[in-house]
Amino acid sequence: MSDILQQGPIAKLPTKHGVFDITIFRDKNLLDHAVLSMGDLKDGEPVLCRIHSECLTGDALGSLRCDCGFQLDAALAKIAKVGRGALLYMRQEGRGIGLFNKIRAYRLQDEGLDTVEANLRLGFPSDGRHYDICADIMRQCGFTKVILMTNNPAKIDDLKRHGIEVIAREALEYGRNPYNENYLNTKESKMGHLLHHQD
Ligand SMILES: Nc1nc2c(ncn2[C@@H]2O[C@H](COP(=O)(O)OP(=O)(O)OP(=O)(O)O)[C@@H](O)[C@H]2O)c(=O)[nH]1
Ligand SMILES: [Zn+2]
Repeated sequence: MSDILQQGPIAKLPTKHGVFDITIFRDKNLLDHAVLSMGDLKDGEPVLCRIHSECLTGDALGSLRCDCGFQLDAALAKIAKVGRGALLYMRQEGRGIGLFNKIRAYRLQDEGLDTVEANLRLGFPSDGRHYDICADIMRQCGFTKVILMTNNPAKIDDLKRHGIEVIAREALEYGRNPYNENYLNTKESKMGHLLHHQD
């Protein structure tokens, strides 16, 4: 049974990178996930794709604690450059624990814990995200083959488990800075992220 309740209409979304199509998928928890796309996604060719987890602080407020805002910008730019692709903006704030709890975790990190330890201290898994709904959204958008822009192998594995063919991974390393250095190193050492310090 799909978690998607409803897909809204497609509208135009002009951005600094170009004009995208935007459509919203409402899930059974009434979370509204956005898909920004360009070009024909239904022609059977692999789609350049980004699954982006919501990060209010990084995406909208310019936080340097993480790399999210930089990755969001870079992914949209890459799709626009090719003229074809999709970005799934998933409402998985704080790796699924929500904004309130993410900032509680930030406070613990200010006191010396790393990003994984902070989640565990609060009684959450280090990463509470699942990608089955992303696979459903992709199918509904008309594609099952992707070139995925990510450094997180868990996303690739989970998508494959849910019937999406990940033809290739494209690294997405942007925005490394003194404020997120430890955070990125912990993602590499404890969460298996494929980071090669390209920035
Ligand atoms: N709980 C928690 N969530 C965080 C923290 N920092 C960033 N996030 C959230 O983590 C999510 C982004 O996940 P990341 O681990 O940065 O990257 P990823 O999506 O797994 O992997 P990429 O595809 O390579 O970007 C967003 O939802 C952020 O809000 C943190 O310290 N604690
Ligand atoms: Zn972030």
